[in-house]
Amino acid sequence: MPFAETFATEDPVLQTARALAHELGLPCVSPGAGSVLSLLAAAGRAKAVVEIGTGTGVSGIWLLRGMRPDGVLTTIDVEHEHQRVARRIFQEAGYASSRTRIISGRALSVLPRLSDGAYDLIFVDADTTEFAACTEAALRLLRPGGVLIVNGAHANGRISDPAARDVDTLTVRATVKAIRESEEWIPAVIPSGAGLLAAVKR
Ligand SMILES: C[S@@+](CC[C@H](N)C(=O)[O-])C[C@H]1O[C@@H](n2cnc3c(N)ncnc32)[C@H](O)[C@@H]1O
Repeated sequence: MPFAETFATEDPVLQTARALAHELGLPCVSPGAGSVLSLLAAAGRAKAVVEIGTGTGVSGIWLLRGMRPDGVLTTIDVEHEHQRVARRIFQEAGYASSRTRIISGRALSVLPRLSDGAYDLIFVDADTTEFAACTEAALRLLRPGGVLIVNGAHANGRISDPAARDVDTLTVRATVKAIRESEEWIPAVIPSGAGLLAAVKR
């Protein structure tokens, strides 16, 4: 296992959230990727964060741990069952319910209801086919200097394989290309976990 993954350790609450994700057959961020989420939230003194794809709360806990103590995590998921588990995990981790805004629904239905320029960080970890629409929404929702992070930049190891032409890989490639070529972002790929495409809004 890469050192970046063993460097980041998880406490019992995160271990429980991870075990519950496995039980539900859900992927979740690796410890290394989680530690990057905390780092970026802390570096930007993030107070208002949007997460697309709550899952069982693994990435949410890592984000909350980097955010300001008065910060609010708005987290969106289409599955009530996942969010029921995540709500319990956030409580077990000691976060007051006022620190999380858990919204049920499809990302593309919920994002238009969120305010322009109001967010410090947006983490996208849901449906690959909606990456482009989510990154477009992120440009509207982030303040200048805010950070977008898209999980899965490695496309399960296929991103650099020219023979890989499946829909997911093509979609991730298109998202990476659009962000890299845009004047509106300062991008980097962070190779932790499934690969984090990170970009700061100019
Ligand atoms: C990979 S899991 C999220 C894992 C979580 N970020 C973590 O690391 O702990 C993806 C989640 O996205 C949700 N999801 C899938 N498509 C969605 C959509 N269109 N809108 C909102 N949530 C969606 C799934 O129900 C699932 O809980």
